[in-house]
Amino acid sequence: MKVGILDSTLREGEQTPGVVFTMEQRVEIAKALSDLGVSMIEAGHPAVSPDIYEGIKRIVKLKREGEITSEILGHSRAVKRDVEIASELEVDRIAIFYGVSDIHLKAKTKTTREEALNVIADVVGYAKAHGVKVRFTAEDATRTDLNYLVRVAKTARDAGADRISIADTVGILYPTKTRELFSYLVREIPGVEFDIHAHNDLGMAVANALAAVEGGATIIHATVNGLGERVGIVALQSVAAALKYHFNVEVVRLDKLVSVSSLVEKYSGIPTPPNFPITGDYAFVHKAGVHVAGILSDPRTYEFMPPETFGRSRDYVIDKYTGKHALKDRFERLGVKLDDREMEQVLAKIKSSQGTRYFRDVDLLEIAEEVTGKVLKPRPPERIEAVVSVKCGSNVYTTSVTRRLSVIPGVKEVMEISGDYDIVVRVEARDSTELNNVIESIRSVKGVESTLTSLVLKKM
Ligand SMILES: CC(=O)SCCNC(=O)CCNC(=O)[C@H](O)C(C)(C)COP(=O)(O)OP(=O)(O)OC[C@H]1O[C@@H](n2cnc3c(N)ncnc32)[C@H](O)[C@@H]1OP(=O)(O)O
Ligand SMILES: O=C(O)CCC(=O)C(=O)O
Ligand SMILES: [Mg+2]
Repeated sequence: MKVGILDSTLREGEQTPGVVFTMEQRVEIAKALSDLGVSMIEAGHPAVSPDIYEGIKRIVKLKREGEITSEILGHSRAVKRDVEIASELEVDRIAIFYGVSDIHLKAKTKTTREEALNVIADVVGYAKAHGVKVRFTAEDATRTDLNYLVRVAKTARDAGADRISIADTVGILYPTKTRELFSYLVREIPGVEFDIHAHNDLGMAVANALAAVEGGATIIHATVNGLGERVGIVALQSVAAALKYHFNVEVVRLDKLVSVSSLVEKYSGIPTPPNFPITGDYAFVHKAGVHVAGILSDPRTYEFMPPETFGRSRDYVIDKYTGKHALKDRFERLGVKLDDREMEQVLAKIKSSQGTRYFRDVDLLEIAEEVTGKVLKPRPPERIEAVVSVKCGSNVYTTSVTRRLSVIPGVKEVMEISGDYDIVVRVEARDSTELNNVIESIRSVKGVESTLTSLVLKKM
């Protein structure tokens, strides 16, 4: 199957309300995307502002120097001045868009269908004459009369475009229709390849992208974390995982998705929810007793792919949904032996506690002490204890970071504080390797900017 990713985080992604990348951030994101292995980077619309222009210039320079390998695109209206600005930058390809539905023709460009065909032919031909590859985007293609859409695409092709982007600009497609549409266009319009640009207004962008590929599209537009106008477009991490699962195609380095997602979360200031596919904190964290019992026996019971594929690891939380298998496993990991009756009593206490979101290890040990009457604390003397001060990035909701930190195995207490740091975390580990792992987990939590770790030497 021939399919690649065009990442539009720097163009569509920056159209998310509140998102503005600095020039340095643009370049860093572009490098990260290239390292990830995306085929194309839509680096921005250079006519929009001087900093976008400058950012693209730097990205093109890195491409020339071999530091970036993806094809670099500049976005452009079907306006000759926009094309000139993009071609000055010597991008690999100019992506020229024009709204072709009757709604767009009437309300925006105030052109008839025939006039629009002339504009498209003229501007695509103009760009081509600058010696650059051209993609034409039929904006609002999915609300465009199909016969007219075919004429539009043929016009762009005949004027020199070798790719046509079919934009579901308001996100109204569904998979069956998408597959049919692409199959039809591929059949009717030889000599070009097709992109799918799917918005997520109905939550079907990823499904539509896959259906488009089945219909013959060869490039999927995506953004990291699904950023974009309104509710955004195809999320890169979701579509990459779906392509791997369904078609066994690796369009990007799956093990690098988490770091790219964190980078874009940091620079965009848009927090990714913990239940986001693949890169969200909870993507591989289980809860219900039946599920945890299942994964302890065979992780495939509740995981579509192993978390290690994405450089992640599995975990589970303990609360009133917990069953005996999970609890037994957790106490075993804590090095505490309880008989069946004690385990049942601990479980009963967990079940009857109201409103407790998570039972941390320290809470479980306390309950076990109550039940057994034995002193289970302090933990084995060789344990290392440390205090990690955490600074959050600007635009980050501290409590969301606190919540994420509190479920990391090894984290015993989390406190929000005032002063130079935002959060203090008390950590316990068996040895320095485990401590290092816990600190790494803390540092990789989205929103954490820096940490300062102090080892506890003595406690009174
Ligand atoms: C669906 C998508 O996301 S497509 C990508 C959209 N991208 C952007 O809008 C990039 C950010 N935009 C901007 O910075 C500005 O809108 C600019 C620089 C592009 C244009 O700014 P302005 O000239 O001030 O115009 P404004 O944005 O108010 O209106 C858009 C103008 O572009 C025209 N236009 C809109 N789309 C197109 C197009 N694809 N091709 C040609 N002209 C177009 C409109 O008809 C309108 O023209 P008018 O000035 O003659 O009325
Ligand atoms: O240029 C494209 O492919 C898509 C333009 C766009 O963002 C849209 O129509 O939603
Ligand atoms: Mg769009």
